[in-house]
Amino acid sequence: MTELIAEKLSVHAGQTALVTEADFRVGAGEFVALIGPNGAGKTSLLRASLGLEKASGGLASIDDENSAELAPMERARRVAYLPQQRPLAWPNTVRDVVALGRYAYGAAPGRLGAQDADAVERALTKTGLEKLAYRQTDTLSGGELARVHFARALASEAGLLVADEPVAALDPRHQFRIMDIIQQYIAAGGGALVVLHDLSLAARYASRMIWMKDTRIVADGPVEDTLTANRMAEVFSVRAKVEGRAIEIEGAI
Ligand SMILES: Nc1ncnc2c1ncn2[C@@H]1O[C@H](COP(=O)(O)OP(=O)(O)OP(=O)(O)O)[C@@H](O)[C@H]1O
Repeated sequence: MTELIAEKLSVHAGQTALVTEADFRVGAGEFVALIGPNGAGKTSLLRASLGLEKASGGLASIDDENSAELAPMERARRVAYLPQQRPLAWPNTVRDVVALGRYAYGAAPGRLGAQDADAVERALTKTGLEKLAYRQTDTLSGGELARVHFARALASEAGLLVADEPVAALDPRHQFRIMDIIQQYIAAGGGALVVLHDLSLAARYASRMIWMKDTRIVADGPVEDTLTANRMAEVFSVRAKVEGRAIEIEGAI
């Protein structure tokens, strides 16, 4: 069971605040959607909470250990992080890219132990990539490549998944598929913190929503409590009808 905690976490770039005194906690059994407009500070918050970006104040921890002090492999065993920018150093087969997810266990593509190979196969199957396993990644469509990156994160079989816009490039069917996989991952004992720009998808799947605006977390709670027309106006500056978990955006304010 992995728990990610941020306490009064702040991030600055020079004099500019990117995140201001953020508090949150995400653990097993939770599907937490991190939402907010472009530039609100979501990516900066994720990176600082994982110790990948320097905090200017506060504390971030993974299972009671300071995130910034965890060795990269140790961090990778606890948390699977799927960044928004996903550079590939060079084209490779789909299977070998997914196998990079086993880095946390010291495995390298072409040198996988039995457990590593099983985890890679499971990730390929769950994401429907079996038929593409031996394709070169530079021949894939944008959506296919996005699924490969997601499979790579899944292959690590870490306790917590932190994903920055994992469904952004995907068609509706694959968006639902990825969200279903995250849900299964949580049902199997994991936890997830996921940045989503599709608010309907977030409202439908998340157990909790963390709302961010202008560097700050302005609400954090169950979807039923935090998703309101007023909050949509306050955070996203849109007029919206909200009924339960259904959202209809009517226009910009
Ligand atoms: N090194 C930096 N120097 C100056 N400004 C930065 C730096 N890094 C990020 N920013 C700014 O900080 C703000 C927050 O960026 P961040 O990527 O965390 O936002 P976000 O909520 O993830 O946005 P998006 O939804 O567009 O991905 C943005 O306005 C961005 O331009």
